[in-house]
Parts: sequence; structure tokens; C-alpha cells
Amino acid sequence: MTAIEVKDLHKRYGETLAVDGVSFTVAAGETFGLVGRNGAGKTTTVECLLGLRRPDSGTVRVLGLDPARQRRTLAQRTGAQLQESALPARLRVGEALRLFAAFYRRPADWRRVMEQWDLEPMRDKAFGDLSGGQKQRLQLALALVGDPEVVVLDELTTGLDPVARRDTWTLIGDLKASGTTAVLVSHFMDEAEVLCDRVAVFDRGRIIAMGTPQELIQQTGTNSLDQAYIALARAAR
Ligand SMILES: Nc1ncnc2c1ncn2[C@@H]1O[C@H](COP(=O)(O)OP(=O)(O)OP(=O)(O)O)[C@@H](O)[C@H]1O
Repeated sequence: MTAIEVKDLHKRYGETLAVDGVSFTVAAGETFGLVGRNGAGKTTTVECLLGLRRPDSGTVRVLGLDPARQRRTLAQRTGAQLQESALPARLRVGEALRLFAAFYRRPADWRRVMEQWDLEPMRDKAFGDLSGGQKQRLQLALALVGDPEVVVLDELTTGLDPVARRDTWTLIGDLKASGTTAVLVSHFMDEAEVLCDRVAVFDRGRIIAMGTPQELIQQTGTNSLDQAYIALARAAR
């Protein structure tokens, strides 16, 4: 079953062509990675998946719905952690999780999610007083508290310490085992290699390569996704 279908997506901001004919599908239960240089169009693409931006042209379907027209219905079935999203500074960790859970008709147990993401010790701490990595962990927990069928995680482990990063990989592994479809945007190729079933490499608004990490490694005659990515990015210049 297909969870996400993107066909010939175009999005322009004034003079900037941010997304220039992107197409891909993500199967239900798949973990799909979007990698590529700064400004390559990854965030714009995921914002179109979530209905936060309206495509100029092309088709986007998530769980069979059009995000631009059915955003509220879709929001019940999706979760998202986006770059630089902020919460009110005084909102406490426990309150944020309880509040977000209440947005959903069938949420996960927010207390359990709080424990999973190691947020229990800072339950009564205000968002504004959290460290960068703690904020990031809270954002990830909030993305998952609705027990979504599709989750979009933009820069999954940016700002996390090495231990929190590995813990996050384990939790994403659990998510995968539970059958959740995940779209990960990442600049860490080691992470994409371990977590993603398939990866799309973005460059200047286009997908220049797509496949399993192993396929991309073989295609470029390299030994890791990191090396494969660098070879692909250089060849595209
Ligand atoms: N709201 C906006 N207004 C104008 N231009 C924008 C806007 N958002 C993004 N852009 C431009 O669109 C292009 C694609 O940006 P986008 O954020 O989608 O890239 P990205 O691949 O997610 O980058 P990064 O890895 O740096 O997060 C960039 O050239 C960016 O400057």
C-alpha cells in the first residue's frame, strides 16, 4: 500500500524555484529519507506533505488525502517535528504532551511517550528553560504522541548529544517495527544509512538519486552512504 505519493511537485518563492519537479512514493511502513545540501528543497517538500504549503503544481497525496485541501483530517493521522518550531516559553513539558495528545482522537498514552523520550525528569520544567537537545526530544515526543500513521521528522537528531542520538535511533527503530510510515530529513548520512529503507538525494529542487542506501553505495562504487552522497552531490555540480 502506498502511504505517500508525490508527482511532479513544483514550488516557487518569488524568483527562487525551491522544488522543481519532484516525484516519489513511500510505501506504508517505509522509512524514507530526504537528504541534500542546504536549500535543496527538502523542507519545502515536507511542508507540502503536511499541507503547510500549497504546491504551485503537481500532485501530493498522503494516506490518499490532498494535504492542501484536507489538512485538518490529515492532521489527525500524521505527526510532525519541524525545524525551529517553538512552544510558549512557560508551557511545561508534561502540559505540552497532555495538550498535544488532546488534539488527537486516538492518541498514544502521553505519560508513556514522556518516559520513552526520557522526559519524565523534566516534566515540570518550562519549555523556555530546556536545553536545545531537551527541546528537540520534546518536539520528537510531540510528533509521536498522537500515535500517527505517518510522521515527518525534519532534522531528527540535530543538536542531540551522541547518547541521545543513539537512543533516538533505537526509538525510530521501534517506530518502524510498529508499522509507522516515516519521512526523515537529515544531514547525517550515518543516520540515514542505518534508519532509512530508501533515500532520495535532493539537489537544487530536484531528486538526483533515489534508492536503498545499499543501491546508492553500489551505484557510486563507494563504501558508505556518506561517501555515496558526496560522490552524487559532486557529480551534480
Ligand atoms: N518562505 C520562503 N521564502 C522565500 N524563499 C524560501 C522560503 N523558504 C525557503 N525558501 C528558499 O527555497 C529554497 C529551498 O529551501 P528549503 O528550506 O526547502 O531547503 P532545505 O533543503 O530544507 O534546506 P536546509 O537543509 O538548509 O534546511 C532555498 O533557496 C530557500 O532559500
